[in-house]
Amino acid sequence: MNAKERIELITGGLQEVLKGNILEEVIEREGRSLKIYWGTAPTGKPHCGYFVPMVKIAHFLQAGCEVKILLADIHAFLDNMKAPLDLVAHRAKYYEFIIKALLRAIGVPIEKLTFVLGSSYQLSKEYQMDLFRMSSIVTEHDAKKAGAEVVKQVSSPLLSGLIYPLMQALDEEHLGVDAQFGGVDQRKIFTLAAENLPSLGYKERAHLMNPMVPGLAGGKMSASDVNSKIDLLDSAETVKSKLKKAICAPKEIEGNGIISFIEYVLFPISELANGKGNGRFDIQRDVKYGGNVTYTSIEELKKAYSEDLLFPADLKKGLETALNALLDPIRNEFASSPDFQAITEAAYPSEDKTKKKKKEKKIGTGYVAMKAATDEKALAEAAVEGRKHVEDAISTGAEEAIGKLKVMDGPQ
Ligand SMILES: N[C@@H](Cc1ccc(O)cc1)C(=O)O
Repeated sequence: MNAKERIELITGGLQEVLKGNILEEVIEREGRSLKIYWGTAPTGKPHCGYFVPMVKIAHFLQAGCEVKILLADIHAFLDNMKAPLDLVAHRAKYYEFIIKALLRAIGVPIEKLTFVLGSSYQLSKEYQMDLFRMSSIVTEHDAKKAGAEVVKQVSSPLLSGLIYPLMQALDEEHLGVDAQFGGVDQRKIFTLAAENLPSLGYKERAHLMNPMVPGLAGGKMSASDVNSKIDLLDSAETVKSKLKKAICAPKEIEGNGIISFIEYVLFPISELANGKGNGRFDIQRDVKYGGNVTYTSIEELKKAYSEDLLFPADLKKGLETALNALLDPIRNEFASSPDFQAITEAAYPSEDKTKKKKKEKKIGTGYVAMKAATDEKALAEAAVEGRKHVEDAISTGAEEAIGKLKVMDGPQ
């Protein structure tokens, strides 16, 4: 691969690149490998949306970059304590396990990749002094603005949310990289870094931004909306039921999470395996709907979909098969590794228990409302409400709730 091809591979499919000349400087003129990092704050469990940055990381490695993945444990805490301090070390370990499994699942050699734990260098005297220096040149207003799309916005914002973007900016210097990679939601933090590192006597870095890929419900993938994301360890049955609920309007391409997932995850992964331009996506289909079909480009698939030659149900079925094939090796790694299982329990203890309790409480409320209903209409409304919770509960495996299903169904 010559320098031009390397740069093309590194920047392919990105939404935006700032200071792209740094790539040329390093790869063409200096003739060394580009050092780049991607940071992730170990909060909730990573979902299928994580395949999106992984595909780019695969490209960076193919292009000969030195890639670091920052497990930003302190950031996970600073962002409204999404990860409590006593759990954050376990969560960082869990992220390392699952990210490695994910990369193996898409056939990326992970030997050339380094994982760095944020707290392993961010507590040093030098880093802390830099943080104080930075806090004396960035205004409160600018720090707040920088974090607006990344740090959770709450009614009484904590000071920690202002420290977060400053530290992300400093990470570029302290990780010794040429570039930072992230979603375009990181843009304001990236520009804060670009504007302020030079004032501290440090180099401005290049910034590489991936587009935001809509979740399966059409919106931004969010850890809080169960149906907008599929967990990397979800069973085949859960995948099926989540896909069933995903919005997929016939003929509509714009904001269609199913098509985006195929575009940004499945085609690129298929290309990783078969070579650029050789991606493919198979759909098994009843003969009466046209029989099995293979698309060799996303444009071809989109065209068929918009012309109603490919129906939502068949598209979903194709995604289900492809996704399960992708998740199978991750599920197998989990099933065969006691260490992986132990770290999951340590990182997310009793998560299921708390969830179950909440669901059961909601069902209880629905049931009480039904009993209290005095007319037909109120009864019907309460039943619908209660039933929704039961459905939710079944998908999360709340045993007791399932037992109550009969009670809920009774009065209807
Ligand atoms: N801001 C990133 C996490 C991150 C933290 C620190 C960094 O240096 C880089 C990235 C996110 O939204 O997940």
